[in-house]
Amino acid sequence: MLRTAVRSTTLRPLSLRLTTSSSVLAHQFKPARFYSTPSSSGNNNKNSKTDTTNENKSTSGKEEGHSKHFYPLLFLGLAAVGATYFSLNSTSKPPKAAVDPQHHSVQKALYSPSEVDVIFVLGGPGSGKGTQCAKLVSQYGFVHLSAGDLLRAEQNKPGSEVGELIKNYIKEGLIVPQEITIGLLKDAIVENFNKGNKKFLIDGFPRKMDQAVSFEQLIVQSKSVLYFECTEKIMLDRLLERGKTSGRIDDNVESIKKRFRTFTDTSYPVIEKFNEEGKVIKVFCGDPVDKVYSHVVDELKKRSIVE
Ligand SMILES: Nc1ncnc2c1ncn2[C@@H]1O[C@H](COP(=O)(O)OP(=O)(O)O)[C@@H](O)[C@H]1O
Ligand SMILES: O=c1ccn([C@@H]2O[C@H](COP(=O)(O)OP(=O)(O)O)[C@@H](O)[C@H]2O)c(=O)[nH]1
Repeated sequence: MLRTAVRSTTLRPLSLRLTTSSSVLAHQFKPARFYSTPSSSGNNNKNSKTDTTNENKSTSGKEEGHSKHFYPLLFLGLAAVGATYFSLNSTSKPPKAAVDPQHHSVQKALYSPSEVDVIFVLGGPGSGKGTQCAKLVSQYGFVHLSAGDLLRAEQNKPGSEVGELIKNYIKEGLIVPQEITIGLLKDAIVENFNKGNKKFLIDGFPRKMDQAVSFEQLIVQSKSVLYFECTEKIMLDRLLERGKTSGRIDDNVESIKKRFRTFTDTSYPVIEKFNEEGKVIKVFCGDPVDKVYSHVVDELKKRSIVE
């Protein structure tokens, strides 16, 4: 049964797939946030302390200090030039901002909503997000980016430094740290945008408030949120059935229970936030696939998102 766009704050849960490689992992996120690398500032402070001492000792000490600094400074200079060159060549549309969720308050989004249409497709596990996205792609030419699919592709990439981490999060039904997922999404959006694609269905993301805030500040503001409202019973039955052939490590009762809990506790508040912004289009998931789809299309037409 179709529910119309929901503007009240009374949304209640009846009980949240990407396909490109992610160069961004290598140069933007990994070192700072996932691994505790020793802080370089600590070393710099140590060096400057030593140098101050030398400076106080004698002029020759000062000169010695300068020559000691020459090679490190030269190295840093070359590194900066190299990084700038790499960054300018990594996308054909120069990004307006780097993806750095830690500093997003001072950064501009990569795209404006007039350049790129993003519809988030949300709902509990097994609510039919992927199924409905596939239909919208074939009829309306959206690009479908499934955060879960992108994470699984990264997980299976030989030599991925975050593959094992992703696997553990997925098995436990937990939300993979946003830096990884947003990095994968950014790569996929930029790649598609550069091929002329401007309409995106982002499936299964954002599932946590930090992801929602970072994505909209750093990549682009979403246009709408398609939310598939579902009961846990319907979702459980579907996931167990899907689990017979999906090969997914999380389509089993134990992981499913954890995923339900994560949805209710962590992901649902994100849908409520978008609801308060008047962006949510709620569609009941429990009808047959084609009926659900016709409700989706009706609602998208009403909002002139499709024709
Ligand atoms: N409306 C529906 N009625 C019955 N089964 C469905 C319906 N929508 C999806 N399914 C099936 O339920 C399972 C979960 O759907 P899927 O689209 O993979 O969900 P999600 O992407 O939300 O996890 C799949 O096996 C799919 O074929
Ligand atoms: O933004 C995301 C999307 C997915 N996932 C992980 O990927 C799993 C599977 O998500 P997917 O959307 O593929 O499947 P669903 O649970 O909706 O069936 C989730 O349980 C999470 O562990 C995540 O961490 N962040």
